[in-house]
Amino acid sequence: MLSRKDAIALANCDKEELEHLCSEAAKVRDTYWPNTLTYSRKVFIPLTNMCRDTCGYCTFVKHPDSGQGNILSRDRVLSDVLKGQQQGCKEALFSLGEKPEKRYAYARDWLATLGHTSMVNYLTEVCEMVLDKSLMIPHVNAGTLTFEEVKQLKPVSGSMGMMLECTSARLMKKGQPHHACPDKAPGVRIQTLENAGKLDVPFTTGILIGIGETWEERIDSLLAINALHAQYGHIQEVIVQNFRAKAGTAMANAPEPTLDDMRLTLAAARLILHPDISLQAPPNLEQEYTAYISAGINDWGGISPLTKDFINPERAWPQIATLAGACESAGYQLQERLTVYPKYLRSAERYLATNVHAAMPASRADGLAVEQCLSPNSVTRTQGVAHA
Ligand SMILES: O=c1nc2n(C[C@H](O)[C@H](O)[C@H](O)CO)c3cc(O)ccc3cc-2c(=O)[nH]1
Ligand SMILES: C[C@H]1O[C@@H](n2cnc3c(N)ncnc32)[C@H](O)[C@@H]1O
Ligand code: MET
Ligand code: SF4
Repeated sequence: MLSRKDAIALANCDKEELEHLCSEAAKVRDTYWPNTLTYSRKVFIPLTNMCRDTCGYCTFVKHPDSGQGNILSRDRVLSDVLKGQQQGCKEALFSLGEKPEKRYAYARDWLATLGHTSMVNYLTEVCEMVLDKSLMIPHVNAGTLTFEEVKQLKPVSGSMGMMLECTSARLMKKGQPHHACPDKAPGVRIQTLENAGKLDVPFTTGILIGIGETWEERIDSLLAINALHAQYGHIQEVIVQNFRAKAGTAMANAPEPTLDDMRLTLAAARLILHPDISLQAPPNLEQEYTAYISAGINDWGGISPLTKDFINPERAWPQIATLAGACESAGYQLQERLTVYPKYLRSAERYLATNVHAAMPASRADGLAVEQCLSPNSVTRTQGVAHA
């Protein structure tokens, strides 16, 4: 474990200290997450690209006036989900803009044609449809959620997530990326993590690095996540995501984090977070797989054979076979996992609604083997790789 003081002192560490820290982090990973690196085979469903926020790094969001704002129909969602299912996907990742109806009449009118007054209610309905009409399990990444909203979504999803991004309120000031983004206020994000904790929802969160935060603010964000996990035990994974500059955004010319910065942050995260929290880094925002593995990650997150990463559309997913090769060269097997981690499946009565648990591929034994889902550390199967 790394104390706050020691973690903050790493800000100016040299190459030798970086390598030492990475090897310490890799040791923790090898103790708690040995032999395998995992990924979730998914379909990405951008249910709406309209959002009441305008983060300075985001190209996903579209203003109604641009003529590109949309809400996906039920038919479109079901057709993508069924296509993904045919290709062996198990996760339907709903990632969407936040509460556009609170800002745009255009979004309210569109929702009204679908019979809804809020995006979260429409989301709830389509998640239920996915559970009813497919074998896929919804993972909800809809930004901030109230206690009631988390409660409403739990019976229709396996897991939920929301990137904490950063606990720095400074990033809300004028000229900063979260200026005028009510859903990026640190207090509301923390409250969402807390709501999910109280309701026993297996939860994915993480930090976005390189958006103007200081090293100390980054460490404090990781400590905040760890404190919530210590209290509720619901944080299944933490994503360390590197900011990528995109043309047409306020941060188009901002510097991107270097590979060493990413490795230092990953290693620090591995040594700060409780070891039972999975550490994830996306494989499409950087191709230095071995460098990430050496810094202590055990998971690559979602990879889709069907849909692009709509948040980083210019960044193609790696071929699963290529990623598997890189993992094998480093001494690990690439392994498919479900959106819900084994620890939470083992306590399904607490963490999953009964109908969702019944729908899990493991309980039907038609997807991943039951033993595999229940015992991540003793896995030998490579179905995900063979599929590729
Ligand atoms: O394709 C993506 N998947 C993202 N995912 C999904 C992730 O790749 C996997 O679906 C999870 O690992 C499932 O456990 C997120 C999930 C969250 O709950 C919160 C944030 C993210 C961020 C991304 C993202 O930027 N791109
Ligand atoms: C789903 C998550 O995607 C991340 N996200 C949004 N825009 C970018 C970008 N330009 N680069 C990297 N990650 C980004 C945010 O962390 C959001 O919460
Ligand atoms: C498309 S970004 C992901 C979901 C949400 N809008 C957030 O920023 O957390
Ligand atoms: S990152 Fe999420 S909250 Fe921010 S503008 Fe994009 S869609 Fe909206």
